[in-house]
Amino acid sequence: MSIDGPDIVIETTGLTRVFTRRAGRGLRSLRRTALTAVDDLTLRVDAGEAVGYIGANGAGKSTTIKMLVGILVPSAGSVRTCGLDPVRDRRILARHVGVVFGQRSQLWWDLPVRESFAILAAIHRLRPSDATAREEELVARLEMGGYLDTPVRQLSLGQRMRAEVAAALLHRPRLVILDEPTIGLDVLSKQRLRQFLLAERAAHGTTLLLTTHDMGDIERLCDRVVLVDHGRAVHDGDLAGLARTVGARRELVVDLLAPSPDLVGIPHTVHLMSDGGGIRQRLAFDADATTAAQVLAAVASRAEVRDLTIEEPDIEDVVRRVYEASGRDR
Ligand SMILES: Nc1ncnc2c1ncn2[C@@H]1O[C@H](COP(=O)(O)OP(=O)(O)OP(=O)(O)O)[C@@H](O)[C@H]1O
Repeated sequence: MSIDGPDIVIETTGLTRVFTRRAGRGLRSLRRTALTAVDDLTLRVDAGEAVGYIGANGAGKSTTIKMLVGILVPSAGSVRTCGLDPVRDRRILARHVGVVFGQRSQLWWDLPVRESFAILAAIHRLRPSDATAREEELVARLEMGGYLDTPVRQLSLGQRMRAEVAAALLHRPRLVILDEPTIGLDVLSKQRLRQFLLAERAAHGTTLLLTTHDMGDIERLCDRVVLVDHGRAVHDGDLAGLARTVGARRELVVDLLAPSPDLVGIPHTVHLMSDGGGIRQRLAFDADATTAAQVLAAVASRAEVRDLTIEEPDIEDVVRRVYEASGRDR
């Protein structure tokens, strides 16, 4: 916060991007159709915020991110990132922003991790002493010491993702944009990455913008969620508010000691499936109306429970319910 008020890291007004595509088949077709991937988006993110930017596939998330960092030119509206015009000032902006695209690497595949870091430090023109100190900090916090000399192509997905995040953060950007950072990671790697991002935010006040399909990422990392649908922001607030809009639904999976009849009729639950003659059963419950403990007590009164897991609402499910609630199901 400055004396002029909060420091604004992202500010878009009426941001719009239209793609035109050849409509007919064949090279000589001149007919074109327009698709509005981002539609009149007005968004403001202040320094230090952590925002989940979510939506179904094709909702316009990547297109927004590309406009925020200057890879794509808006069709209409305005965008400023870290106070800069991303297209005009793209090179200066690169000093302030770190981007991780889960599916695309910014590391050199055949080089050891350490050398990729050295190249990036040179690209960002970091002072050698700064670069070394920062690299050491990141290597320690992300526990990468064991594979710094390994070529990137030999890393496991979890190791590579940590290296990607370190590469994006080497120059201490004010804004970090993460596109599906935990996709495909095992539980432990996800946990590590989330802990690191939390610590980084606490230590440096870094602003985070995160797209993810993983509700756990949002719950643990973000204090605000923006949901986009057909390029428009349809929810901007906290996760609890989003879940309330659609009715939070959690799932309880129980493994029973013996095959049992379907666990139907438990208040505020819906029986979803039974496996192995009823050994494993899945129930959805309305988290606003009951608790996992109450559901479990009702289950335990009918059958002996050997093991259980509680699954958080899947983001796709929440997103789908928002569309249904607003009558705009695709
Ligand atoms: N270069 C392009 N040319 C034409 N259409 C495009 C282009 N890039 C994206 N689109 C279209 O714009 C819409 C939004 O795409 P975008 O990639 O931004 O969505 P997304 O929310 O990031 O989806 P996902 O989660 O699948 O990555 C989609 O219908 C997509 O097909």
